[in-house]
Amino acid sequence: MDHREFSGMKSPSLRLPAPAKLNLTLRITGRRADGYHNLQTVFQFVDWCDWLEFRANASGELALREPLAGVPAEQNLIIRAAQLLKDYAGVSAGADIILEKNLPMGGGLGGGSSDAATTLVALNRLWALGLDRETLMSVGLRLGADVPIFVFGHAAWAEGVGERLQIVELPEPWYVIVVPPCHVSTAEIFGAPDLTRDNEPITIADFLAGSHENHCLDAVVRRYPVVAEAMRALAKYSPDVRLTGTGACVYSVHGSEEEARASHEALAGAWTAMVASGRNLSPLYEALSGLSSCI
Ligand SMILES: C[C@](O)(CO)[C@H](O)COP(=O)(O)OP(=O)(O)OC[C@H]1O[C@@H](n2ccc(N)nc2=O)[C@H](O)[C@@H]1O
Ligand SMILES: Nc1ncnc2c1ncn2[C@@H]1O[C@H](COP(=O)(O)OP(=O)(O)OP(=O)(O)O)[C@@H](O)[C@H]1O
Repeated sequence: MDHREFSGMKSPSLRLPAPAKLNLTLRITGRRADGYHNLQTVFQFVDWCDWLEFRANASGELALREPLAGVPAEQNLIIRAAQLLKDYAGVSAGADIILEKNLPMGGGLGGGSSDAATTLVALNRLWALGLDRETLMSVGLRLGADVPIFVFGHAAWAEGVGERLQIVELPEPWYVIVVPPCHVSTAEIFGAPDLTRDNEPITIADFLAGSHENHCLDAVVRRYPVVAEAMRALAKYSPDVRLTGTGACVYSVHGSEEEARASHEALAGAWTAMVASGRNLSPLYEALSGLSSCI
């Protein structure tokens, strides 16, 4: 922690990452009465991250610097997460937050959800609330189905709407992630009339044996053909190419950094792409483990 002067008092600041996730498979097994879908998915983190810096203040204000174009601060998941935690725990302090946004929005990488989760974890420390991880996960679920996994912080098999999590230890491959030039709305895909919603459930063992389907894929490429184009481009360099979440990002799986970098170089002229390494432990908790105490 870095101690600086703020509002006349010594206020500690905390700079933490908000990593992207990949869905290594995404199965839709039913639709609930509230319109949400029951899923089976596997989450793994990568070392491609937004970065957030937090400092508590005594004024009670929640302020965000470097706001996102097109997203009013009160709708930003960072401010929404901070406000929710403040209300939940009855906190009088506020926070000044600086966002370094690196992850594409609407990419299926969960960037907004990850920002929200990092905010909950960081402010729980800075405001000295002492809430446990499970409580933060349930607070986070009120912001979105993808928030709990980022608070959970370990690669997991997920069921329910994505909040019932079971740790899995997976290989940590290298990925090439392509960001196609389109934004896919998660609500549009889950609302698509042509989405198959009653797929058979599988087991974790089926996934580990190679079942990697994403049941959103057909609905996504029908609406965004450029996503299929990106997959074809990646398929020239890897036999294993997948869609994350409801897209738009697609990725290829590689056994070595060298292979991933060579594929990236071959693609880079035509596509926006990133090389990233798979992480079972979230970079958020990797960073926190270097600090004095952890939630
Ligand atoms: C596609 C995934 O990214 C896979 O990890 C997530 O399921 C989406 O999580 P998210 O973006 O946090 O989703 P939310 O913000 O909670 O919901 C966005 C919209 O997606 C739909 N939605 C989301 C999750 C889910 N299990 N079933 C749904 O039907 C709902 O229509 C909702 O209005
Ligand atoms: N801090 C934030 N970062 C990104 N998007 C945000 C943020 N706060 C609010 N949003 C809104 O949420 C929308 C979805 O953003 P996000 O980057 O999480 O999409 P995504 O990666 O497709 O998410 P998911 O995989 O969870 O569906 C954005 O288009 C934006 O309007």
